[in-house]
Amino acid sequence: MQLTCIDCDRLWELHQPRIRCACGGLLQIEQQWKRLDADRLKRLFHARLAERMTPYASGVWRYKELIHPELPDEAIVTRYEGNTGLYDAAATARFAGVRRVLLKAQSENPSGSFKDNGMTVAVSHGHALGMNRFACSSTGNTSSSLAMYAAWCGKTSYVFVPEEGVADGKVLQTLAYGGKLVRFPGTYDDGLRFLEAHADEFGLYVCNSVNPLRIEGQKSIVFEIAQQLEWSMPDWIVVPGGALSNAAALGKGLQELQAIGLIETVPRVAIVQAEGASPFHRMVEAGERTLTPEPRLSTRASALNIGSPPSWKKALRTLEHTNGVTVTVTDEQIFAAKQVIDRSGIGCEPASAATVAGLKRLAAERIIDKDETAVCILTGHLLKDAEALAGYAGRTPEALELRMRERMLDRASVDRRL
Ligand SMILES: Cc1ncc(COP(=O)(O)O)c(C=O)c1O
Ligand SMILES: N[C@@H](CCOP(=O)(O)O)C(=O)O
Repeated sequence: MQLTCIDCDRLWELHQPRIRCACGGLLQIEQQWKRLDADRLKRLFHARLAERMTPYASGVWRYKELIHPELPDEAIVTRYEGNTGLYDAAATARFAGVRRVLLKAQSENPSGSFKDNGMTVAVSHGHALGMNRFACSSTGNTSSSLAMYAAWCGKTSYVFVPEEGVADGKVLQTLAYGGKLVRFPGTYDDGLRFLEAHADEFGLYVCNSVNPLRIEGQKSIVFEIAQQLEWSMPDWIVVPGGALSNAAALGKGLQELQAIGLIETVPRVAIVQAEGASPFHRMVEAGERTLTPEPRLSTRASALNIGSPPSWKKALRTLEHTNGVTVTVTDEQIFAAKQVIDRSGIGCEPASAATVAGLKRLAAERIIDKDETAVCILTGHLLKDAEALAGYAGRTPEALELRMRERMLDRASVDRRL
């Protein structure tokens, strides 16, 4: 395994903490697949489904050979992340206007978001390198995930979280795990810029998705989808786009699954951005190949308030490799989709619902055919953003109808309302 610069192809050793190449380009892990046998791997991954209380019981480390084969098992910091449900969601399919929708609930991860798939690998790697101080910039999920894993292996986490526009629950969760919180006026982008400039001075190991180990871990989401579908892929996979780590990991994972021979066909990827934070979509739509950051961000899907997505070049490769598309959705469309997902019994935070809103729009525009099957990745748990719930749950007609106007909980007053 080596690190390669995605801009100039320079190689770097993996045995030192490094985020970017000397030229400023992002790095990615190069794996050597030559000796891997697809059928043997399928049998191995299947057998590991029976593991209990070993690192291989994790839905990430089950695929260790494809993620970080060189890491000693003793260095693995795991909460048995992954192992999340893939649900056939009929009501959501009806809402979106396509034949079949499967919801991949990364919200079922131990800290409640897809970040755990990547964070277990980044923290394990940093731990193996002997790092003691871990850091990230975050809109709340990355910080919760990092604080959880750092606590679990007895290390310290320093998390940089914008003063405004971050769900309170995520900040409280981060603090509860013992994360050292730095609040600052600005955005995720400002926090990340600060860390990239100063992490070395402070001896901090950066666990944002600019760290290529995060991307290696997040590949496991598509590995797990493929295994759950018995190595036969859907027509589409739909992801929300913020920093674009998921889009990057999805593309890399799919490319590797195909190269090894674990899957034959690659699904198309749709990246959905919120209208108020859509620099990547605007670039793609304009047919440009340089991203212009968006300084003013305004979506109530607060996890997506990212104006300068670091992984945009990797996400562009994903689009190219999968014949993918981008689309934007309004906050109204996001919340309409969220209500359907919540009512279906799965639930998610607003950023995740952007997938189903985007799917509906793409189906309406006939970019996605009504007879096609889509997997939507639900990135975060319903309870992550209670403010968003308060925004609509108390105002539904049923809630008004059932409110006890007489303030009497007796048989007769309840009877009149049911
Ligand atoms: C819940 C949730 N969904 C989606 C995203 C966007 O994912 P990505 O940054 O990988 O594009 C984030 C954070 O970035 C998030 O926290
Ligand atoms: N939504 C994310 C922001 C992107 O973080 P990164 O981990 O991809 O760098 C968050 O929860 O912080």
